[in-house]
Amino acid sequence: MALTIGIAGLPNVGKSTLFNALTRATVLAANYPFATIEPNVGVVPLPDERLGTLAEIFSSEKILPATVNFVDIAGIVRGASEGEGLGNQFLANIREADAICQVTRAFADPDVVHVDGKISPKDDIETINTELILADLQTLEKALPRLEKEVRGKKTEQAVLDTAKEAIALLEAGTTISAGGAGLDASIVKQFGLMTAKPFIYVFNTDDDGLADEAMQAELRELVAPAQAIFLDAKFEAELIELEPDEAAEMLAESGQDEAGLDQLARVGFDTLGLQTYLTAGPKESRAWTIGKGWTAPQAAGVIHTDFERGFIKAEVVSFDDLVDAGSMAEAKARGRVRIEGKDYVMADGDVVEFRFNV
Ligand SMILES: Nc1ncnc2c1ncn2[C@@H]1O[C@H](COP(=O)(O)OP(=O)(O)OP(=O)(O)O)[C@@H](O)[C@H]1O
Ligand SMILES: [Mg+2]
Repeated sequence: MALTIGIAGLPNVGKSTLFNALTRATVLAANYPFATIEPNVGVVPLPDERLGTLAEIFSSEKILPATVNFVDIAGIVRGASEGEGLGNQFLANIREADAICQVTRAFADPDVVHVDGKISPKDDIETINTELILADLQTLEKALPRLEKEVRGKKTEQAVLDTAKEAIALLEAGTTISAGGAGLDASIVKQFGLMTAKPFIYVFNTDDDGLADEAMQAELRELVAPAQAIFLDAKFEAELIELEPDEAAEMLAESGQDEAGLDQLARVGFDTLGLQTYLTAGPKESRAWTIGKGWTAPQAAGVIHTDFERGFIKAEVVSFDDLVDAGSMAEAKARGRVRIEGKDYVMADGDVVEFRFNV
């Protein structure tokens, strides 16, 4: 499961700075395949302290974290949906993303040009969301005549057409589908490939003053809720990743933050998309695997290999905490903490698993 987050926003707001910080962090931790897929796609490890603990218990040679792909998307300007700036080029990139990380400028530096000449996160979000909404409206309006014809010919259900019309009404009222479309049938909406139907994460790229300004943060959080908001200084994050881990932790603490913005972003991205991880461990590697919340053991096994899902027999499962308490797999077994689970078992975050299967 490759989770892809598209980084979108106005030009010159710090998208590439954030992306570079994200990807260079990758290169430093480049012990997994295909670290760079394309120049503008970066694979970023999801920080997970549990893996280090597992690697100690199992004397693993390698640690393989779960990953998130980030795509740096060209800046979007007002009128983009009508061809301004780089026009609709951004659409193709955003369509492929599972979630949109909207980077908004909240830093003051007068030496950095703002395309609209003033710093106003609220206006910028409105500009970007308006362009995404207009692009979605174009998509739906283009599809409408075809849908109407298909419904007449009984090739498509009436509900699909109705949902398209309801989505158009929402968008025309200036609402994104992810913010206002809870009443729509998600499985139908999915077929339309709408950008505003994707989950949004808002990153406010700010400076020291902004990081300390709780009132401003509260206001912006409220503005984008229920979407999540992250406040970070992309320039500072880019500097942090140049440092040794302990130096970086010290710098971070000095700046009054308890988690690097990049780590927050990977974590919130996972959460927003309803994902979780389970763990496998042995002398070769300790590894985290990405699955959806509510997935069953065979589905989870399928992430390692499709044969594991088809030939699934059972799973030996111990929770990470029980394993750490016991100190070893043998002791966890002796204490009866290692469970044998069947096909219907629903995975929990942090399960340490060994699958038994037929091939
Ligand atoms: N938090 C920050 N504080 C001050 N300056 C910043 C901050 N973040 C980024 N910058 C500066 O803003 C400028 C624009 O950054 P960047 O190139 O990352 O923007 P971008 O959004 O990728 O732009 P484009 O859409 O044109 O590609 C750079 O000079 C960068 O150093
Ligand atoms: Mg850029």
